[in-house]
Amino acid sequence: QLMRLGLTEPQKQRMEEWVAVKEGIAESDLSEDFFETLGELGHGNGGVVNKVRHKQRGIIMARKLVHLEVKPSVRTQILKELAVLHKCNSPFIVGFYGAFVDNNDISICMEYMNGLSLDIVLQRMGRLQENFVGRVSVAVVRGLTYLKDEIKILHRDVKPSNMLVNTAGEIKLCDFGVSGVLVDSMANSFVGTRSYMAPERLTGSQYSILSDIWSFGLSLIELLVGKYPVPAITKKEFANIFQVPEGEIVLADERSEVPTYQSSTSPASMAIFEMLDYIVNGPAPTLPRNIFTDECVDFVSKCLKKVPVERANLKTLAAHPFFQRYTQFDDNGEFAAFVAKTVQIGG
Ligand SMILES: O=c1[nH]ccc2cc(OC[C@@H]3CCNC3)c(Cl)cc12
Repeated sequence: QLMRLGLTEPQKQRMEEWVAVKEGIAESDLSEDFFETLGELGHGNGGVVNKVRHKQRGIIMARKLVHLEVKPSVRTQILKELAVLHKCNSPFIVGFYGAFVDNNDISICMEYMNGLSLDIVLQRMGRLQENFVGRVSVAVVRGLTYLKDEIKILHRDVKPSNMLVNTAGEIKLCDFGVSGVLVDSMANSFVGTRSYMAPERLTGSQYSILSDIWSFGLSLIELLVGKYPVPAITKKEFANIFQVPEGEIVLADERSEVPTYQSSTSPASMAIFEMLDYIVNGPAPTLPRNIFTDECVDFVSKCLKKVPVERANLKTLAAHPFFQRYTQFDDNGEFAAFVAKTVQIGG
């Protein structure tokens, strides 16, 4: 069933094209020796993602390989839960061809997005201008809304590397926690020195859509500034990044002090502990008022309220002036051209 509500003509067109391609691929088409690996797209989130070509069909796909040492019964359960992805038909969710197990590897075959993920775009471009982040915001809020209302799941891992783009100007979410068993069996595979987890999630209390909204807010600052915003980005850093005099930087909340730590632990683990402690006990990250529009600063600050109930939800974000500004026109030609430039730079 294709949700035709609220889709533009181009989006309907793309959806029909996708369904036609997908109908050409049976589960039996998906197995190890049907693929030719063309290269690595990225790794992280517990697996490597390769660009592959389906030999018979000639279709280019992104294939995520997750290595899992689990009992066969657990693997079967994971495949059963991943089958829910066949129901995900949204312009804001990356397409899914199917999944299969090969020895101790689970393969998740997805739509190839030739602009790759936004963490890679940031590596290439430094940061994104506000109007492009506005378009990303519309896609992410609509993608999260689709997952919550149609698939009844939370994303659980919103961050720039799980936001994919292509030269058609599309922006889609990937790597959401569709399989509870897969999420649990990868639970201790957290690798990395930065967290997009909300304070309430770090302190082990109730996880909700509001936790995804926090991760979304943190991602927006990172996309706009080009820097992970924990610990707080200082006036001096903002002045340097945006090439304006320090005196011109007005932080939304003139924070009195930035906590310093006297700790004997090694720099690496101190960095991780300090970061998590800062998210839970430090001030919420904010944008400087005069570098970005007031609506943008306000939109982000509503996503980053430390107390979940004070945080915006999907409905209030979709009604916000910043969001509304980017739903007026649907011409994503400008964003498509931007993505094409990043692909050219990336080589
Ligand atoms: O084209 C893609 N389709 C589906 C998933 C996907 C995932 C990707 O990368 C994910 C990793 C995770 C951490 N950074 C990049 C890329 Cl770079 C392309 C695709």
